[in-house]
Amino acid sequence: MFQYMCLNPIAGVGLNLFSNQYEKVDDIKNADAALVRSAAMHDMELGDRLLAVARAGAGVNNIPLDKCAEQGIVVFNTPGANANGVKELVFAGMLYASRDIVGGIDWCLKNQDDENIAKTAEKQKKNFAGTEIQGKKLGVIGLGAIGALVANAAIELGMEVYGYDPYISIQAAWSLNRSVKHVTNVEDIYKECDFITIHVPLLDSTKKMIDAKAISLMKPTAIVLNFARDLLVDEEAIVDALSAGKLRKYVSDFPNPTTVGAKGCIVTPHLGASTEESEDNCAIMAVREVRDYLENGNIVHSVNFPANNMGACTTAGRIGILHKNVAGMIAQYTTILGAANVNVADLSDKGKGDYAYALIDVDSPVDEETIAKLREVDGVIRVRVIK
Ligand SMILES: NC(=O)c1ccc[n+]([C@@H]2O[C@H](COP(=O)([O-])OP(=O)(O)OC[C@H]3O[C@@H](n4cnc5c(N)ncnc54)[C@H](O)[C@@H]3O)[C@@H](O)[C@H]2O)c1
Ligand SMILES: O=C(O)CC[C@@H](O)C(=O)O
Repeated sequence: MFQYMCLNPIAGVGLNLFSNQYEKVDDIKNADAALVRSAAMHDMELGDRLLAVARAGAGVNNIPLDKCAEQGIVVFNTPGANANGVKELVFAGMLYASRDIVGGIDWCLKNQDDENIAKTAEKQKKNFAGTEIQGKKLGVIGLGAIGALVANAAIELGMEVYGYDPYISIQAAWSLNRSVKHVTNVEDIYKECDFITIHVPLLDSTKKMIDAKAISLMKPTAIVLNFARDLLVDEEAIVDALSAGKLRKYVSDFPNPTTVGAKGCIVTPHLGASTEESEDNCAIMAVREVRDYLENGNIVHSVNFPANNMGACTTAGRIGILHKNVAGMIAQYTTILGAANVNVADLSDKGKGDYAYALIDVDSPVDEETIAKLREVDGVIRVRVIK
């Protein structure tokens, strides 16, 4: 029997995929797996039982990845599962910033008792007029799941699209419309573009990536869109530029005291992934990842351990070993198993950064004493007997 808990509401269509071998619990200390959306986990005590955290979404800045890795907790996310939801809201943001749609709607509401509203509106509408997005230059910073969808859809809408991503995946590169112009110096986007949208993860290296200098390079008519994370942008500098007339609009999906109500800021309450479809997609993917890891030991879409997938075990047993990515580990495991007269039927060991994961299928059951010896190997983080 496995136990899981949800740190945020997770769509039922995903949770229904847990079989009757799973029970929902309320305390993370009793859980084998935790499902999370945006809950802050950095200061949470995770407990010894926890084996997996699945982020039903893309960004994992709310999860202590290294601390989890050191405790042998595999963190998963659901790449691409909410990308279309975010893409659609980015275009809503572009349109909201291009004309004063919010101001226009407010005006109508304020004048709802005016019997001549239709006539008055014709006089007032110039106050809410703006520009079109067709023919404008859009700079996309980060061409992953969301950025690539935004870039391609913008081409379809007749925009001239510039894309910047020094680490682009092969899959994303293949998916990009050939009309997207490849930019190698992000400053070209700041200088040239009418709309600038950022879709990178929040990391130490990307924090305040759009800083005061970047903002100073932008056209005074530029519109900046941030549906990734607020800390990616120096928002104090944005607000200063907006009030000085050096920038046209800032659209953000992350409300905070700096931007909400500030001149030129259009802020939504972290709505990017809040669609039925995105929530369902994320929940389904997260539950599948958790089940595959708990039941088969397979890792797919982890952000702190490498992928390692041997399918379902067809031999007498399977052991999973999370370990440091250092030399000589496999030789020690096979020596210990050999000394216990256990034949290794199949073995796969993968490394990523500081951490590695070995899956070992064996032809006979492994006794507790042998498992204890594997646990004692220097560099081993966690040993699981999966079957
Ligand atoms: N508003 C929302 O509700 C919402 C929903 C989903 C994702 N997000 C945010 O959007 C981010 C992107 O999501 P995604 O699904 O596209 O992720 P992704 O991992 O598919 O894409 C991120 C891309 O950023 C690129 N990148 C990394 N560092 C870069 C840098 N310094 N310069 C340029 N490119 C860089 C990567 O190479 C990758 O292609 C997430 O990390 C999350 O923070 C927000
Ligand atoms: O869960 C959400 O609603 C937000 C998700 C989003 O920020 C993400 O990074 O995937």
